[in-house]
Amino acid sequence: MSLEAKPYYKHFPKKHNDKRSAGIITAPFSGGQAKSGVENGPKYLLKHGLQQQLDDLGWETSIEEPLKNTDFEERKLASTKASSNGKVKRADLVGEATKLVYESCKKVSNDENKFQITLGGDHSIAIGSIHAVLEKYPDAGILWIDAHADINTPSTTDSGNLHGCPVSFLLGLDRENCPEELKWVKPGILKPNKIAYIGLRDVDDGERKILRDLNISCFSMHHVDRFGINKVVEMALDKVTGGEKDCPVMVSYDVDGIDPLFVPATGTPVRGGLTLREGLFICERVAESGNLVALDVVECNPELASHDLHVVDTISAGCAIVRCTLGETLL
Ligand SMILES: NC(=[NH2+])NCCC[C@H](N)C(=O)O
Ligand SMILES: [Mn+2]
Ligand SMILES: [Mn+2]
Repeated sequence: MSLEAKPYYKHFPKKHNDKRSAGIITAPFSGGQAKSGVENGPKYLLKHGLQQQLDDLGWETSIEEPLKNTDFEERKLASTKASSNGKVKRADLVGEATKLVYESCKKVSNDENKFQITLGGDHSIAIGSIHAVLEKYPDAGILWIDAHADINTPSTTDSGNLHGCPVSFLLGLDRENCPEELKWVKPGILKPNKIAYIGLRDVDDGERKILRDLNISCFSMHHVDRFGINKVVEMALDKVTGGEKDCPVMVSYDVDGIDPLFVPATGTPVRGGLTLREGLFICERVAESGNLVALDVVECNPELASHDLHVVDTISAGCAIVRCTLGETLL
C-alpha cells in the first residue's frame, strides 16, 4: 500500500524549505486538580527531545510559553479555601490560566496558521486550546482520548477538580453555576455532536446522565475490545466529522487513556486501559485522515513515578503520541 500520494495535513502545506509549521504551546499548570508535579509535563516532554523529533518528521516548530511569568503554582499552594464557587476548586486560577493558554493557542492557530500542539498540565487547559481551535475551525470535530469523560459541571462534580469539567464549560452546561472567572468561555462553542470519546472506563454517575441526555458518542474500553481499535477510531471520526471528508479534527489526549502499565506517571490512573499500541494507533489513524489541526497532550506527572523507569515510560509515550499524530508512521 502506498501512502505517498495522500494529502496529509491538508491545512498545513509544506513550505519552500519542505517543512510544515507547528506551534508548541506549553501549559505547565496543575490547578485543575490537587496533586503537584503535572506542571512539569511540558518541561520533561521538551527535555526528551520533542522538538528535534518533530524536526526529523519535517515539522519546524516554535514555542509559546503563555504561563511563563505567572505564579499559579505558588498561588495554588497558598490557597486553602475552596474558591469563588461552592464545590469547584481554584476556579480563579483555572479561569486565568486557561484564558492565557487560549490566547497563545489563538496566536498559533488563527494568526500564524500553524498546527497547534498544547502540552499540559492537567486537562483543564483544554478549555483554552479547544476554544481557540473552534474559533478558527468552527465545525472541527474533537476526539477526546481519556479514561474519564471530564464532563462534570459545577453541580455534578464530587471532587471539585476542574480537570474533571472542561468539556461541560465548552458545551455551556450548568451556566447558572459557571464561576465568574470562567465566563470568558463562549457557552456552547462546542456542540455535543462534535465530540467523541475513546478509552472511557471511569465515568461518574452525573457524567453518565449528561452523556446520555446529550447523546454524546462514547467509545469505552468495552467498545475497543468488542470492535477493535481501528473500527472504533473510524466510527468516532465519522461521528465528529458527520462524514464530511474535509472536516478538521483535533485530538485532546489525556495520557491516562493508555493503561497505567505503559503510562504510570499520571494523577488519576485507571486499570484496564488502551495498550500503548492502541493508544498510538489512534493518532496514526487520525493522522491518515489528513484533517488534523491540533493536539493536546495532558496529565503527564513525572513526580508521581515511583522510579526513574516510570518517568521514562510516561514521557516517551507522551512524545510518541505527538510523533504519531504528526505523521511518524506516514513517512
Ligand atoms: N483529566 C482527568 N484526569 N480527570 C479525572 C477526573 C476524575 C473525576 N471524574 C472528577 O471529576 O474528579
Ligand atoms: Mn483522565
Ligand atoms: Mn482528562
